[in-house]
Amino acid sequence: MGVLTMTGMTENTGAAALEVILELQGVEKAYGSGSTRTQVLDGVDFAVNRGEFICVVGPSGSGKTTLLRCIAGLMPPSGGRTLFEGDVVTEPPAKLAVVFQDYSRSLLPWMTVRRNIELPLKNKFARGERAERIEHALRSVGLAGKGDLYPWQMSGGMQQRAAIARGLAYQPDVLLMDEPFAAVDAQTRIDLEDLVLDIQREYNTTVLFVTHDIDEAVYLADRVVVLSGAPTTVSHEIPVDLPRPRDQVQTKLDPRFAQLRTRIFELIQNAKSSSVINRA
Ligand SMILES: Nc1ncnc2c1ncn2[C@@H]1O[C@H](COP(=O)(O)OP(=O)(O)OP(=O)(O)O)[C@@H](O)[C@H]1O
Repeated sequence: MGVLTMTGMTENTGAAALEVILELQGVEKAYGSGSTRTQVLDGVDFAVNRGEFICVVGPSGSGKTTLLRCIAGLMPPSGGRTLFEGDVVTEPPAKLAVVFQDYSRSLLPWMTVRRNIELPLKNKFARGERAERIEHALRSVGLAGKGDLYPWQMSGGMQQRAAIARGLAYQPDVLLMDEPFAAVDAQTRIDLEDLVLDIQREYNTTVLFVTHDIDEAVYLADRVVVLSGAPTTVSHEIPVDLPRPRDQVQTKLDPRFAQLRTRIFELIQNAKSSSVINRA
């Protein structure tokens, strides 16, 4: 059943996770119609194995958020399909959670953090199980004892932790994250990156993480999916063969880290220059 009972990997190398959990088959998305029609996604194909950490990067406007919304079932693709655990996604799958960039809008300010986390669990779990899941999620993100605070009583980093806890309390098989750390300061960002790695290990969650930040992508991922410029396809998939557990200092000093980062940087620069939308 849930993420906690799967392969039991303690170090996620990606190699042990051979079961495909998410598959994108020719996903297309166009906005507008007639002369205003813009083809953003033009047949995006890739697969994600259970327990993998995938980062998606691409030029600004290449459709990363659009892609994530299609995967999450928040928006229908214009063509192609996404399979989640073998089923075609037509609505938000129950075992998938999304964490957005804008934590200030994703938490309800009139509810305590505990109530915010509880909201998606209501009508799904009995009160006792809800309470257990909430406390476990709060502990996992370092907010034990903070459940009675309101979002506006917390720093930006704490609010984003709370938003992550809300996703985790659901114990999703897949966690989609759309530039979740773009709005926090650099030090908090580093802490949250390591938090997400710890959580992924603890829950063995599959993570699909959209980011603008190439260093962040290389630091976190088992594999980086590089998108082309719009109309967008997958330009390259780059396996990240850096050892785990990752370390903010040692990993980034590894010459392989610099090689991977340079390679991805060049790919994105090439994609930018070939983007029809960005040139328009
Ligand atoms: N609801 C919408 N209606 C019309 N066009 C849209 C809509 N949402 C996004 N677009 C357009 O689709 C393209 C891709 O947008 P999207 O936000 O998915 O890209 P992105 O790669 O996430 O961008 P960024 O890197 O800047 O966050 C952009 O040209 C954008 O203007």
